[in-house]
Amino acid sequence: MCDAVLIHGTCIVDESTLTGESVPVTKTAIWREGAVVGEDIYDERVDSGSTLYCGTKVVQSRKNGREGEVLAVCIRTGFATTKGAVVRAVLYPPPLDFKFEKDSYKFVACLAAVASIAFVYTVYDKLRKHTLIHAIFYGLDLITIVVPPALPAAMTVGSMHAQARLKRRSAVFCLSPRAINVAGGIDCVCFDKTGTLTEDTLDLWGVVPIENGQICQPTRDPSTVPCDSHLSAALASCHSLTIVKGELVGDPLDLKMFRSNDWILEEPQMDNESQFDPPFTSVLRPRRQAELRTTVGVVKQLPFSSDLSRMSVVCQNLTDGKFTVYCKGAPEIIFSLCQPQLVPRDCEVTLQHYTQKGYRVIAIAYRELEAPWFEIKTTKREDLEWNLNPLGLIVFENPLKPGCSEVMRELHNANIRTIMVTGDNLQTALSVARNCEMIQADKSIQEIRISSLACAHSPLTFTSVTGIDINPVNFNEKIVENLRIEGEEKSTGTDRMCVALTGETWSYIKINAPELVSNILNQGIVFARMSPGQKQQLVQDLQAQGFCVGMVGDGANDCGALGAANAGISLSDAEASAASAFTARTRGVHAVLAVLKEGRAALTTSFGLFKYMAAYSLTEFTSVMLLYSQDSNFSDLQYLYIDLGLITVFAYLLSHGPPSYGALVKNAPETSLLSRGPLLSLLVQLGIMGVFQMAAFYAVPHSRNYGIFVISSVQYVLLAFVFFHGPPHRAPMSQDWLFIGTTILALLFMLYLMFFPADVIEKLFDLKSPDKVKDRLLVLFLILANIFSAIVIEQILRIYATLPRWTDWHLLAQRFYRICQSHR
Ligand SMILES: Nc1ncnc2c1ncn2[C@@H]1O[C@H](COP(=O)(O)OP(=O)(O)OP(=O)(O)O)[C@@H](O)[C@H]1O
Repeated sequence: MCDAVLIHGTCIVDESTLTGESVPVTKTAIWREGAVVGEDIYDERVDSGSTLYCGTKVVQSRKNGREGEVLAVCIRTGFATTKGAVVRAVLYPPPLDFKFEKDSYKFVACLAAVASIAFVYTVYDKLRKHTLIHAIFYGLDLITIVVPPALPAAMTVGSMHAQARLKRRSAVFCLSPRAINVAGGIDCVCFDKTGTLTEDTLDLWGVVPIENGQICQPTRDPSTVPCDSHLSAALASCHSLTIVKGELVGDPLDLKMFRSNDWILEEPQMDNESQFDPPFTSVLRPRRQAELRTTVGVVKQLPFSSDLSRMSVVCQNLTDGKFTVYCKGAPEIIFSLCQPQLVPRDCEVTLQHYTQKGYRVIAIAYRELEAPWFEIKTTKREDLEWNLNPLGLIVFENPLKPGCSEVMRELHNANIRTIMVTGDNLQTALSVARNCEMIQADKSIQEIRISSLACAHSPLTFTSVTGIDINPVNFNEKIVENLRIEGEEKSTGTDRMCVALTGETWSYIKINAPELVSNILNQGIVFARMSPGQKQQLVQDLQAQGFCVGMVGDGANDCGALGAANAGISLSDAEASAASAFTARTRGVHAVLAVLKEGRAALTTSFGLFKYMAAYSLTEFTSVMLLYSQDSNFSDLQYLYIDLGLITVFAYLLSHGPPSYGALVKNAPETSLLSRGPLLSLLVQLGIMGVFQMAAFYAVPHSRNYGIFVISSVQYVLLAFVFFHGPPHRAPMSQDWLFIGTTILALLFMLYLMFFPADVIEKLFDLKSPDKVKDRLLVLFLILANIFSAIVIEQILRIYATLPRWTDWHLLAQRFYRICQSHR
């Protein structure tokens, strides 16, 4: 069980369990002199194309010529491997910094404090009539009443129900039920682009050749490009495709590119590899026999890396023996590696022409190498991939997944921010963001650029992007001022101006203009050309800004971000997705809505449930203290009926309700237990229950146990009723027949116990009913008054909780003042 670096030979590895990529990848030898022996040889990020990861499957291995056996050196074992990190993430998930949980601990600590005081008081009080041991037992009884031991179990049941529903209804698997509650508080969702918002499959639209520094007319059919041209050879060879069981497999983008070109790929057989000298990993020739003289052999592969955004191959022309390096990748990167005088001046305009339409554009370039084979073999990557000649642009169509727009609309209507974090080009990302309605039609986009990245402290440029027209606005104080003003508060996503930038600009701003970081985090909508590490960092920055972040990705280059998010939703079922709390089998973006709805419902349930458990324990505490004051107590069966027959049943019923499956609403559920709404509701209900218990206690002085038992039994049902939260986040009570039926049954049973209990039942419960019917009617009147006041006051409190607080009024006034100022 280890990660290993390949030193000799080539391997074809199925990494789907780790990365989610269904196509096997080619791993090539690290190819450097002194590899693994010296320091500074192996770079984890750059050399992923030479690393064999633990848990992945080697489909095929091949030795290269006379190099010797295929050889790899172990670099990490056990938990230190990449798979080990995934297992660690599952076994020891990062602590969920969730307000609700923190508040619940504080609340339990308060209950424990109350229990300790009650314990001391009870022991002291009971010592007057009982032995020390008995007095301590009475005191311990109180502790178990005030700090409900079933609280953790009750809280877990709600999340378990939500977890089961997510799997059954939406095919979303959840590894950590606690994360469901956290998902209920999400106010910002980051989306990866390729494979998440857009389909995994691509279609080749065409090729735009570049010749002598000039952009030529696009060719829709690349097979018409002359076979003896570098462009044709590049399209045929610059990929990491391989043949597994007679089938060509590899990156879908590479497959489309290769197939469009009508060349044939051959790989050396184990028994004839001596023919391939220098050792070719594959040989490519045009399908048309007449063109056989253009056959090329691939001698070295520099695999694709997300961090570098490019890949290369070194080929040898079998006719003239010349070596050529072909390099393809993100256009900005490839053009930066080309000879500047050969890069067409209008290439940016052409690039924008395609990217603004949402096409995925890759640039391709070449350089003829003069060096002999043994030198090329040990040449470093950066010494091969420079001084290139641009060959052209390859344009791919990458359609949106169905349903993206509806998801975006629903998220915006619910005031949830949406952000795109992608490794792709900024213009393509902007176009996709517009097409899927992540950027609403009425929003203005400011693209932030740096005039010259080469010189530190060069000014930022803000470019207004309106529709498909680019209207450059030079460094503009007003826009910066705008950013500052808008960025003062946490953005709700409804602000009119948003910001788009690349990973490079983002890194620059973080170092050179940190005062803008918080504003950009609040206004940013598209973060393009982001490396996997930058994606993860962005999620963490947003969290530091106060957002509860959801991340939706397809696993491959999003693993870090998925793991860092408060709720990571992986649209791939690879093992790496174990780092994210949720995994959607269907691979559709709709999973995000399912998770949010279930999360909001689970959070509401947890609130109701927590309030219920806290309220029942304090209500029972009041009853027991009142009875203790008369040196009395509930009978064993009375305790059993209250604890098992009422509280356990109603706690379960409160936990099992499904979400309201309608559209997400604007107001997210409360995430703080100790905030005004929940705390007030709990305290007021406790007050009401206490007052009516005391009234019953004094109303029937000769049957106090009867009065307290009957009224408190109704109160446990009543508390479940008032703390049942239905719409907007959960299905209404009217749809929960089990809850309604059990409530009616419990109340009817209580009426029966009050008025017509059979002798045997009365004896079993040790119930001493008042002789006079008048007394029983008085208790019934108190019960009805209790029910009425509890329900009415709870409704009033719920309305009150939705009103703006004085601090909100203060913010509104501030905003009004600003508007007045700007109109002067
Ligand atoms: N097979 C490939 N060969 C060469 N370049 C590639 C290849 N695949 C992608 N690229 C380039 O590298 C860039 C970064 O790729 P990466 O996989 O990190 O992100 P992405 O797939 O574009 O977007 P997302 O982050 O939304 O999944 C791409 O935008 C593209 O320009």
